[in-house]
Amino acid sequence: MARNLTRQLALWSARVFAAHPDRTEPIYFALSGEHPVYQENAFLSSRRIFSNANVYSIHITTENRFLRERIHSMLQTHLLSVLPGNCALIQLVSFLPNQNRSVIPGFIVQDFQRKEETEIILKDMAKINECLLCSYKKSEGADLWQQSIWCATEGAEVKGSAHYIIPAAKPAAHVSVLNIDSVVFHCFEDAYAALQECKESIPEAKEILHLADQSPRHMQRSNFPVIVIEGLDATGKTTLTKSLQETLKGTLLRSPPPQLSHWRDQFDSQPAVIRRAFYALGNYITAAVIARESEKAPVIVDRYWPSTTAYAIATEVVGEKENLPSLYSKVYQWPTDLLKPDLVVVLMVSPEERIRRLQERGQVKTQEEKELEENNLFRERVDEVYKRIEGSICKIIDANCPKEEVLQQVLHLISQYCRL
Ligand SMILES: Nc1ncnc2c1ncn2[C@@H]1O[C@H](COP(=O)(O)OP(=O)(O)OP(=O)(O)O)[C@@H](O)[C@H]1O
Ligand SMILES: Nc1ccn([C@H]2C[C@H](O)[C@@H](COP(=O)(O)O)O2)c(=O)n1
Repeated sequence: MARNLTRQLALWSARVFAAHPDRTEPIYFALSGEHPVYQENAFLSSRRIFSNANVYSIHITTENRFLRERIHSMLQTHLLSVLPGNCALIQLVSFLPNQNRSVIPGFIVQDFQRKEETEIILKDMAKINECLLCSYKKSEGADLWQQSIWCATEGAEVKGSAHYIIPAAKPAAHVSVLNIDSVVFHCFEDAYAALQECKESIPEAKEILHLADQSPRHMQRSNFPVIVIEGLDATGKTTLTKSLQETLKGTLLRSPPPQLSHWRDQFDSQPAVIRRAFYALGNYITAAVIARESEKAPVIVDRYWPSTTAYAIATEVVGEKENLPSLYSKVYQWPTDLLKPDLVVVLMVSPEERIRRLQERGQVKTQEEKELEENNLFRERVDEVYKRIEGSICKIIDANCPKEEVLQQVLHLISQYCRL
């Protein structure tokens, strides 16, 4: 086990850490075995984190993605309620630069009163939640170094090797991108496996897995075209899909499908990996119905895989749309095992028009709509992901015009790309 611990801590020292002191640009630092030589001013902001307090970091190292997110959100609320007064919590992630799925979430804990009980509390939390606990000290030369004081895999207090802390460069790929393939699923099996990880904690997951098991797989569309309508809330999808259904005498479907709709609120409140797996399996179940219905008439679908991908990526990635995975990243590629439509129409309207329509509709804003309204950056990321979805299958429509004009634009696209 000691060898395993050595390997683990060696891997640990290869990581870069990103501390988000106040949700602004993260401060990046790394570990070094050698005596660091760096310019004082290059590291001033990080020293702000590590000075005038006893500083710890707690890292959630459990492999189970569902548990990891649950522990993270539990620690977020619990630590501040149990830690002695005058402690601060800073979001912290450690990762191997540009390596997918290497992100380990955690926190920096600053104890400005330097209470002994803080370390006791943190060790208890680390024991219960499979965490790695580290402390930070200054050496005589005022250098900073990290010491691991509790290691989950050992289940004991360990004095792992100490590492100096040195400034680290901002990584090429934004750290929030490294987790993307745990929230965007490119095959049925991955989405299915994600829900299996939580079925003991969320009984409804078993019912969804059962429905997915019953649903025929690898279906292709049949005699009639399949048109998917996409876009942010209040861009006019419902209005357009109903008009298309009448005009084309088609079948109107929605994803997630009716048999999953009553579980949406519950899964919308779950950690990202579970929430997105729910919608991903909904797309696979819908695909079987699309294939069957396309034997008889044109099929119009209100939201499908593009929604699941756009909202998952836009939620996972923070900041400017420049932080999104690069233009030709595989994350934008259509899953090879999911029925592909003939055409995806993405409705885009100006922020002002969207809010006007939301207010006109007088509908209670969902949490995400509130976020969209407050967070232009989030909305811009959703729209940008729609534009990056692989190949020419997605067509962007300026939907700021009246309903009838939008309908005519889309009918023209259908005449170009679909054989009716
Ligand atoms: N082209 C348009 N011009 C003006 N108003 C429109 C247009 N299309 C839809 N609307 C109005 O905007 C509001 C939102 O339309 P709709 O419900 O079709 O959007 P949506 O994209 O389906 O929204 P959500 O995804 O939230 O269900 C409705 O009040 C609708 O009447
Ligand atoms: N196939 C789908 C359909 C919907 N979603 C998610 C994306 C948003 O979080 C939300 C919006 O849906 P609406 O309430 O407008 O029907 O649902 C998804 O991820 N995949």
